[in-house]
Amino acid sequence: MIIPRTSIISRTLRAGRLHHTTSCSSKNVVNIVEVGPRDGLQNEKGVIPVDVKVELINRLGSAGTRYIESGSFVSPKWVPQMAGTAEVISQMERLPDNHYAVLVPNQKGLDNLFTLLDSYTPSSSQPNPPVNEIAIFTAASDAFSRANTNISIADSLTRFVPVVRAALERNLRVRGYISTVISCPFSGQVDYKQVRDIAKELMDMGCYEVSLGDTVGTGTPASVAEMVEEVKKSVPVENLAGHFHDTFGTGVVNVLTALQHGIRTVDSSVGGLGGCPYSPGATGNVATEDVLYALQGSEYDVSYIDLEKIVDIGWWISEKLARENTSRAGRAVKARRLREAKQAEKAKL
Ligand SMILES: CC(C)(COP(=O)([O-])OP(=O)([O-])OC[C@H]1O[C@@H](n2cnc3c(N)ncnc32)[C@H](O)[C@@H]1OP(=O)([O-])[O-])[C@@H](O)C(=O)NCCC(=O)NCCSC(=O)C[C@@](C)(O)CC(=O)[O-]
Repeated sequence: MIIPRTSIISRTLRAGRLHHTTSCSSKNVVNIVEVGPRDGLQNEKGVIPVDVKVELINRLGSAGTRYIESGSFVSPKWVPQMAGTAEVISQMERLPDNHYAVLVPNQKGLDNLFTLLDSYTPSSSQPNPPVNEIAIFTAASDAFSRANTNISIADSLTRFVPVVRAALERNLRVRGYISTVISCPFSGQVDYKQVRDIAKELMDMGCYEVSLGDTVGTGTPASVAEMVEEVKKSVPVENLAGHFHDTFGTGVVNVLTALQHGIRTVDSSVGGLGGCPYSPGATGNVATEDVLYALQGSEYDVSYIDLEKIVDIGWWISEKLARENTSRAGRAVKARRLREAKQAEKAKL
């Protein structure tokens, strides 16, 4: 595939690129990007009330989550679950040091966001703007790109050039996503060189980070390692993130593999919310609880997020949506709590 070169704009934007500021100084702090309110909820059945979305985001913030993807300015005809994003981000609590992002697929989405930002007036209770970041998205497979956004990969990259430039001019950071980095539900195995070239193109455009999405969740430690090593040939690993769905139960091990290959930013979804509309059987993102549990006591630090509170949120949102909580750590912690409560009752007798 020939990827359009963005030449002058690319070089200008690259020079002024903003970097991830959620990281602490220690090199082994892992940035958890909570995508439940967006990637998770967009795939759940039915329409989710604005107040539930707002409460989800607020609870995640109070559990220590520093980066929350809060919604999408996509067409509500395509993704009805993301309707109401403007209300959600206007009403949610914005913690001063946190990052709040929305997905933007095209200029219309960005214009809608700008209209909201233009009408925002800081107040003592909400001094921060609704969001400080956008995320743009393409795919490593043309078939997936067309199914998701009605456009080829090459055309999507061209379409994003002015979107990224306008966002950066308004001091919004831009994160890039590539879907189907391991396999595509329509066209099968993906060429990792293609992932590498698209990641480079997104960085050249002005993204500060590219999230590598195993949309279908077919990745294994071997395939994830091979893919990440290929992408690292063109993009510094500090600018990469891992985004794994847990369809085959390899979500956590794929996170660990990505970390072992130098990645320090991982996307996850509380309660394992979500799925993939184009891939029957695909499950949600790897659960935030499962990632936090797996990293406890390791060389990787995620202690700034309270696992017990995340478990509570996973159960709360799963009950609200009348869905199964797919986080194994969430289920195990609940079972442990029940056991402990029973023992405490017994001890009282
Ligand atoms: C990109 C489009 C809009 C193209 O869709 P299109 O039909 O080609 O767009 P269009 O430009 O022809 O417009 C069609 C209608 O949509 C409206 N429209 C056009 N743009 C917007 C907008 N931004 N916001 C609101 N409305 C919009 C536009 O005004 C028009 O309205 P009408 O005249 O029919 O009333 C559509 O395909 C779309 O919204 N796709 C989004 C799909 C999506 O959100 N997918 C999920 C996110 S990606 C993902 O989850 C993967 C990721 C990131 O998590 C990583 C991984 O796991 O792989």
